[in-house]
Amino acid sequence: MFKRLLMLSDAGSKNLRQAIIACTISNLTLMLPFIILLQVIVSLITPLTNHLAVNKSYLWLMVGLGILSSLLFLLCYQREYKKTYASAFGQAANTRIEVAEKIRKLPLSFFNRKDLSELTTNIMGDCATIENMLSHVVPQLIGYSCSSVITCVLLAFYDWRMASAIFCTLPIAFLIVIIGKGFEKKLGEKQLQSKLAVSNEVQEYLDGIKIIKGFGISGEKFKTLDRALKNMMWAAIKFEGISGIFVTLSTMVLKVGLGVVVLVGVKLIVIGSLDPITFLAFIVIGSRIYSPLISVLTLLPELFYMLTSIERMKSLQTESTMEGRNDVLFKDFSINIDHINFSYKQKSVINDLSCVIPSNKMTALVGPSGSGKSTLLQLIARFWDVDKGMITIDGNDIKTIDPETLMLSMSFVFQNVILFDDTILNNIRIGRHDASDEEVKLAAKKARCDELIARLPHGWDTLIGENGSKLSGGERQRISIARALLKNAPIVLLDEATASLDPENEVYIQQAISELVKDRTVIVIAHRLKTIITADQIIVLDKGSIVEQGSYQQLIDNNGLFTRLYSLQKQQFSISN
Ligand SMILES: Nc1ncnc2c1ncn2[C@@H]1O[C@H](COP(=O)(O)OP(=O)(O)OP(=O)(O)O)[C@@H](O)[C@H]1O
Repeated sequence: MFKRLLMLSDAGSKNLRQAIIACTISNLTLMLPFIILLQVIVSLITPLTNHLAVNKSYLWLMVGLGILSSLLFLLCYQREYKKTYASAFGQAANTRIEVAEKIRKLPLSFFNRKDLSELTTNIMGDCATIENMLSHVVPQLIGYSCSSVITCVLLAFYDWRMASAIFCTLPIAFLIVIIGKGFEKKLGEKQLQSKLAVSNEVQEYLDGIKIIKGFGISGEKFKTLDRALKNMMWAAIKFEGISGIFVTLSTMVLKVGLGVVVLVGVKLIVIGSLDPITFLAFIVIGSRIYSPLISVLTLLPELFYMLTSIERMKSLQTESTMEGRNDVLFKDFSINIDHINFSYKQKSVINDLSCVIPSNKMTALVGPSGSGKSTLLQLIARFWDVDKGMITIDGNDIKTIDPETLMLSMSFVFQNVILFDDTILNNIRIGRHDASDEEVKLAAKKARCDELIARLPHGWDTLIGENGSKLSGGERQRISIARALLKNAPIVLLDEATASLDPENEVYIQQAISELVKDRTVIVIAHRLKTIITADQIIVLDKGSIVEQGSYQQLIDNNGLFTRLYSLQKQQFSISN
């Protein structure tokens, strides 16, 4: 049951079971000193009433048993501690790895549906919650409940009337906790939303700090952040405050049981149905037995709150992933796009599009902004799956190929280059992890990065800052091309970014691209139309459909959309030059 409910692995559920048993035993051993104390009191009081001498050897035996019981408790507690934390941290590590694996296989449509900061906050928060739940809540909760039930049964054998008195308030205390559950769920959800709002605001504030400063709106933006932080504070106060009321109320009700024990005990003594020693025993054990029960009442609301994290994790686990064969070997890299349709949520972006991208040739995608060029490139790379139709490479439907296997045959050069805060050498090595330093340097040279490296203070070993903040746009592009050259994949998908570059960088990048596209199947999104004059085929897109297709000369002769776009660009550049 635990395994399914808490999403545990085999080892995790075994460890948890052992932790619960250890916790129950260590809790029961905590009762032993009280039982021994009771025996000591009995052995001291009985001689007084019977006018006999105190049995000293019996007293020493009790002292010895007292020490033994403390040692037994230490031993059990140490085992409980070991098993509890082994189960919690081991399982939490597994959960994190499973989540990372799952995220790796999720399609982009999943990330499009979810807010990224919600995703990171939830995932990181949920993993930490599950860790906390397995280390500080579940074993204790179940262990305390089991030991309380065992003690209750033992006490009932001893005297069922007094045992009933001890536990008579327990159902009401539980009822209060259950009533509180509904409030806590609502307030917990609000608290989570306020946390997400803060993380969104902080991220937006930091990401947009240049714009915020540039337009002098830091005061205004800070007010929004301040408001979100205050909301989060109030949500936390409300949540803790209301939960506290229910927990305190249920604890108070439970403790009323001790008063009931006294009342019932006195009544039974008066009618001669109970001896004072048993009465004393119930008072001593009664005061002890409430502490694990109070822990159960305090931990239950925490468990209810934490189960929502498990629910979220479960829904992440049930998201469908992109799977496929990983034994495909392409002999030919021609790409056939056959009547495909694609939409983001409800927005249709590609409509009944068909074309053939020949192997070892350059195909350029051209079209107005928003016509679907980037989307088409991403569909070919299986970042998304088409809604209708089929894309095949060498006759294999890419929907049946594992995305990571497919990526082995493709290099992708994005406009928006992602770099890591590492050395230049390691940033280029991302193209192929097992590449030697010489291979990385050769790729960098072909991508015209050598001039850039010569200028850097520590050459290849220069750290380039977070997301390459110490490099210019053109330099980042060249590093990205070097990665693709190092990967040496037969298909190159290129989102050209020369539009915003200075002439010097543009020349370097054009040289780097010429190296990259040699003898490969290339699909390039061209923003500067003059760079694709030599392309083998130009596909002109408009509103997600092909409106023209052919060589540069054929399209110019056609005098259609391409010619219009080309003359517009010519005018623009003659004005800006
Ligand atoms: N992740 C997304 N979620 C929802 N809609 C999107 C997403 N990406 C793109 N779109 C929409 O799909 C349409 C096509 O976008 P796409 O980026 O493919 O066009 P494009 O031709 O590459 O444009 P540009 O030349 O400006 O880069 C646009 O209307 C865009 O708003």
